[in-house]
Amino acid sequence: MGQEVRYRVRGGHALNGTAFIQGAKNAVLPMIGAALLASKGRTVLRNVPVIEDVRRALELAEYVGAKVEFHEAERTIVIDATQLSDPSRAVLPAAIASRFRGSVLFVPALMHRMGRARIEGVGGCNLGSRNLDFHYRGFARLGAEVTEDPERNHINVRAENLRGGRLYLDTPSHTGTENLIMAAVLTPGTTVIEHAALEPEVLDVIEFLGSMGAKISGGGTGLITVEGVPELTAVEHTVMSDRIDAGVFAMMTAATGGDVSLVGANLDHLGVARWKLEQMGVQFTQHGAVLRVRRDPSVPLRPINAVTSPFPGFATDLQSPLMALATLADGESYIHEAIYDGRFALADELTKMGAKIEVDGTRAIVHGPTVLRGTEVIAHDLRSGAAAILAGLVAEGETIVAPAYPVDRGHSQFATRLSALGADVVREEHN
Ligand SMILES: CC(=O)N[C@H]1[C@@H](OP(=O)(O)OP(=O)(O)OC[C@H]2O[C@@H](n3ccc(=O)[nH]c3=O)[C@H](O)[C@@H]2O)O[C@H](CO)[C@@H](O)[C@@H]1O
Ligand SMILES: C=C(OP(=O)(O)O)C(=O)O
Repeated sequence: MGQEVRYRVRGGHALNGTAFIQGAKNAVLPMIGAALLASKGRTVLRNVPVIEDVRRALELAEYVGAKVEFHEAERTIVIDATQLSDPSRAVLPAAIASRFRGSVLFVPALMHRMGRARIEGVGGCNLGSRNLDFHYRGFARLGAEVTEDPERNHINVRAENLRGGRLYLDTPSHTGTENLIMAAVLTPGTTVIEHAALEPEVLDVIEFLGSMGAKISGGGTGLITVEGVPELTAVEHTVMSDRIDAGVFAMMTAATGGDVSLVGANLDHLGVARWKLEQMGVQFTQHGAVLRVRRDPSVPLRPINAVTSPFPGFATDLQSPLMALATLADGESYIHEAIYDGRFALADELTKMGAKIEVDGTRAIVHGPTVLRGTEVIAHDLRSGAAAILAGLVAEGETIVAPAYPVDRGHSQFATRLSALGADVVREEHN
């Protein structure tokens, strides 16, 4: 048996103090893909989260021919994509690409810089069906030839005579919007994208591409227009802060009845999650770029109803932590997961800890309040792992959350940041 890396949590400590919110995973990944579009200069990205998905993205960037440096202490990436022209490297190999969802965001750069892309696998959290048809259909409407190799389970994209076109998304896919924008920025002519995503990360990516020389208008309206330009130049950009990391820390603070200042967090980026947490009894005060989160431990948390939906709706990536928090609330909470058809794996893990949760398809009823008991639980995906750690913070005794990798994909130095707030959390190797 090899060694397993896991999180060990001893409950019973309220979180107090200052937490530094990391740069946004879901903004930096498309930006690494976008940096590969630049045929001149070196890109500098600052406020980069030190997470496994970023390491995988940089491995992939190197694989396709870019030179990359990750200065982790400085949270800065430098990317030189000037030499990206060898079509034999226009591949997203399964060994790297199937370890993170953001790998799909490399396709536009391979299309434009090498004229083709072979997708051998795309990963990400296992949350039920996660299709990519909007991406492929959009590339095809721009003139790319998209074919499937069913034997090997590969997708091949040939992009020789691209031209602007009218594109749409059936639902406002986050990476789908980013991918269609990135495909359009170097495509001659005008491209219009209807039903585009409104997530703050998408707007940050648009700002980044705009500073590289792309011509994009309508970000944040749902109707995006892109005028193709012949080339893009590398620039320096500071990645926005991670609203999901902020939401997780806010819910952990709420669970423990603490008082934490989240440096860099923006209340507006929480969307509906802000109002739901306030209804549960969480207090927020925005002081410039610092968000203070408090919950009076003498007042029980109130139960809540929440339906996940694209921004500014309740973020699906905060649904698992909400479920964990709802186990502590005084009454029945109702959660409808409307984005993914398989994002309730946490319910079984919380049940092991003593929670009472009824799951019916994509709907769950959480019967609170429960006194959670520490035990060994599985991190099925990134946010269910984070949510299990949240449960461990208030559980009696010790909670083991394993494996650590899904959590490490998206939360930087989690144990260190939680320990600085008074929690007893360690990330450890175990035989
Ligand atoms: C790297 C990244 O940014 N990941 C985020 C991104 O994932 P991602 O961009 O993959 O999520 P999407 O918004 O695309 O997916 C939402 C839903 O649309 C469906 N769909 C999507 C594309 C498509 O071509 N066809 C299709 O049917 C998916 O199966 C899913 O049910 O947004 C999600 C929803 O906010 C978040 O949970 C992820 O953290
Ligand atoms: C689902 C998530 O990520 P990904 O799309 O990268 O799997 C997430 O961040 O919770």
